[in-house]
Amino acid sequence: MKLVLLSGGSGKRLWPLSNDSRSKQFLKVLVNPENEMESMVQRVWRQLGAAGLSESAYVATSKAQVEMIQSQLGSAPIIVEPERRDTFPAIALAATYLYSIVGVSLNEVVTILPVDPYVDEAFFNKINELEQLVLSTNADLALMGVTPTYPSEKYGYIVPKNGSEAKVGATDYHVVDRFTEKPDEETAKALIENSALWNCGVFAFKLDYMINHLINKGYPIQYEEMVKQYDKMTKISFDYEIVEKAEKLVVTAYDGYWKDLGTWNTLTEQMDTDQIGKGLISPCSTNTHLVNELDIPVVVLGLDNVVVATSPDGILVTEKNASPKIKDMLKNMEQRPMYEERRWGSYRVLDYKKFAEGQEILTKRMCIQAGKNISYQLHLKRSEVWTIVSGEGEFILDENYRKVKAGDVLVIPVGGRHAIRAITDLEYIEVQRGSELVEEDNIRLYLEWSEIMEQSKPV
Ligand SMILES: O=P(O)(O)OC[C@H]1O[C@](O)(CO)[C@@H](O)[C@@H]1O
Repeated sequence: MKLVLLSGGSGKRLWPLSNDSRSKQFLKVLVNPENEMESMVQRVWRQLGAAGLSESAYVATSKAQVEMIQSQLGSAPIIVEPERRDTFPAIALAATYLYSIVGVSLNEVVTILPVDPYVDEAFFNKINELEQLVLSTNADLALMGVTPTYPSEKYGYIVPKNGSEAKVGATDYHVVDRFTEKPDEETAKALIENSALWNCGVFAFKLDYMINHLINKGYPIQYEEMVKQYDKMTKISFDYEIVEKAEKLVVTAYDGYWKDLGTWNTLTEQMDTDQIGKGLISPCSTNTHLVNELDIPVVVLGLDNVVVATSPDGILVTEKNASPKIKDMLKNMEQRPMYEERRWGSYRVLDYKKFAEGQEILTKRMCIQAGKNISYQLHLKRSEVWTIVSGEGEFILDENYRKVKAGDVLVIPVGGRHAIRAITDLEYIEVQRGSELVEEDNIRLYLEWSEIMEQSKPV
């Protein structure tokens, strides 16, 4: 069996920690068994490893998230969508990748799951059961549904066919009768009485089912061709294009812990601590959480059922039940990301100023991890002055190589070709000066340090 984890959406529901480049699944707000902070993606990857499944897992995502996944999961294999289109195209691309690049047999089962379910280990054991279910029932698709714990109006429900209960080995399953999307509470209650399950986005199928679907629809089945034609794929969800049209669907129930940590109120319920970052919550505050990513302390006094979240992108103070409304509130607010994690480390914007005559100044703290480097690059619209704050590194400017250390000041003119590699963890303050100070003005010439060194000569 192969697993494909879908890593989608940028999502503003956990703003200001999530932004256009940092989706909720990458926020380090959970705690791992070693007592270190971990993100939802890291938690799932760790759990997959423990269940012996990470060897056969691939992460399907858009270009924008690749560096974040590499930085958080290391060498996890990634299938990159040329552009964001929806879950059917993403899964179709993954199927062609498995078929024509990895050489997976058409008889092998592929299981799709979201990259961020908050679940316990039993969830992954259940995923293992899906393989046998597909193979033994000859169903088009086998689904895993979560046994509901309350009549939620937020989720889709999978409704089983009455009297269709059967068993494969130790796995109980039903034939699926239909789906009901986000019912009202009364309908949800009736559905639950009818043994309906929450749809948690876990689907398993034999690879030939998907490949045949692509052939029938006239889509390519070779990965390279699919990449070329990706912009022509219909933007449609896998649920609409495949699941709801499949002839034989079976579902098995997972009755363990499952939670969607998509909003501040659900996320804070899962946090082991009521405070992350600098600050104080007064003892007279109840059910209140503080998540502070800034370097200054935040004091919360006498507030009940509140989340205070701060980051370089902004500050949120919300009553817990109102927190899901944040996405709507931010609809018309445009702002560049002020913090990003990259394959080489992270940066934070410390200050930004635009002068009347159009000149801009942007100051960043750049943190490069030992052994990593930024690309050999140039900028057309800005010059940069870097002050190395800590650590040691290697620096190249217009092919001239030199070692650098804390205290050195480096001046990079507009158009200057430059790169830096950290020998030890390296931090520098970068002052950019020019017009349009955006990440898009990074013209990358080479990425790998070995290639960059081939260009260099010692000063
Ligand atoms: O192209 P890369 O390797 O991601 O490097 C980009 C980084 O390099 C710089 O241009 C120079 O430090 C930063 O402003 C930017 O974040």
